[in-house]
Amino acid sequence: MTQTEAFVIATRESRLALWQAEHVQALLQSRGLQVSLLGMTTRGDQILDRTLSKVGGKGLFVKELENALEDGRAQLAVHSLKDVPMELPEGFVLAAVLEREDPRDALVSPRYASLAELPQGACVGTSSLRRVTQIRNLRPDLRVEPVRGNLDTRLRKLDEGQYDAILLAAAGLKRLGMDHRIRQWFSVDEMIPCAGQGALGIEIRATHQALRPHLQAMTDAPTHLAVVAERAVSRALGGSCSMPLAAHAVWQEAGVLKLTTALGHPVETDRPLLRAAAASTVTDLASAEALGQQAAQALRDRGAAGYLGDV
Ligand SMILES: NCc1[nH]cc(CCC(=O)O)c1CC(=O)O
Repeated sequence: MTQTEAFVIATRESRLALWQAEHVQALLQSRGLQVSLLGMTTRGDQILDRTLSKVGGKGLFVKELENALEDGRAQLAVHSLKDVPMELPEGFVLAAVLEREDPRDALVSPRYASLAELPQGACVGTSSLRRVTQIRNLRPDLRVEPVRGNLDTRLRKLDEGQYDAILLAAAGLKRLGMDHRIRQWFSVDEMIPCAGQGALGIEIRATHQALRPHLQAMTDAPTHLAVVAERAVSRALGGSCSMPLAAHAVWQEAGVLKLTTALGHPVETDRPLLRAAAASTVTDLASAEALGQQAAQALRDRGAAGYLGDV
C-alpha cells in the first residue's frame, strides 16, 4: 500500500458517530492521507424500542462496521470505546486510542438544576444499567425509565415531557456542541463512568499494516493505559458488557494510576453497589491490565459473584 491510496472509515450515521468519524478523518488527513467516510446503519441504531442489554448488548453497534472492514469496503472503524466489547473478534485490533474527552456523566433537565432538586418520585431516563444502579443508590425514590435512541432523539423525548431529567455522557453532548443543556456534571466519584467513557478507539483488521504507524502516532498513551485498566476489570469479571459495572482510572502523581470501580445488581437495581479501588504504578499495557485484574479481584472479595451469578 502506498500513501496515495485512499482509506475509508466505516461509521454509524448518528450525528455523534459522524462527528467522531470526521474527527478521525481530519486527523488522518493532516497526516497526508486521503480518507473518506462510509455511513452505515447498524442493528443497534434500528432497535429503539428495547433496552440494548436485552437484545444483544453493545456489540450491535460494532459488528456491522467490522463486516465492512472484513470485506474491504472500509479500512477503519471509529468507536466510542465504551461501546466496544471487551474482546474483539479474531482478526481485529484496536489500533489507536485517542486522548479522552470529559469522562463524566451529566444530568440534563429542562426544569431541575441538579439531582438533589428533583422532587420525590420524579422520572429519570437512562437505559444504561450502570447509571440505573448508581442513580438508584443515590436517589432510591426516583422512577428510572429506559430512554433509547441517539442523542437528539433522547433530548427530544426529554423536551416532550416524557422524563423530568435524563442522564447522558458529557462527552457526547460536548462533541455535538450541546453541553449548554447540561445542568449537573457528576463527579467521577459520585457517578463512576463506564470503562472507556469519553475515549475514541480506532479498529482495523489485524493484517492491515499501512495505517499502523499513523494510528500509533495518534494514540494518547495516558488514555490508552487508563482504558486498558478499566476494560480489564470488565474482562476479568466475565466480560459481559451489559453488566452494571463502572470502572474509571485517573492518573495521580508520578505515573500512578488509580482505578475506581463499582458493581450494581443487574436485577435488583437498588441493592447496594459493591465498590473497590486500586492504585499502582503503571508503565505499560501489562501493568495496566494487572491493575484492572487487581480491582476485579477486590470486587470479587466484596461479593461480586453474588451479583454476577443472577444475570
Ligand atoms: N451508549 C451510547 C454512547 N456511546 C458513547 C456516548 C458518548 C460519548 C462517550 O461516552 O464516549 C454515548 C451516549 C451516552 O452514553 O450518553
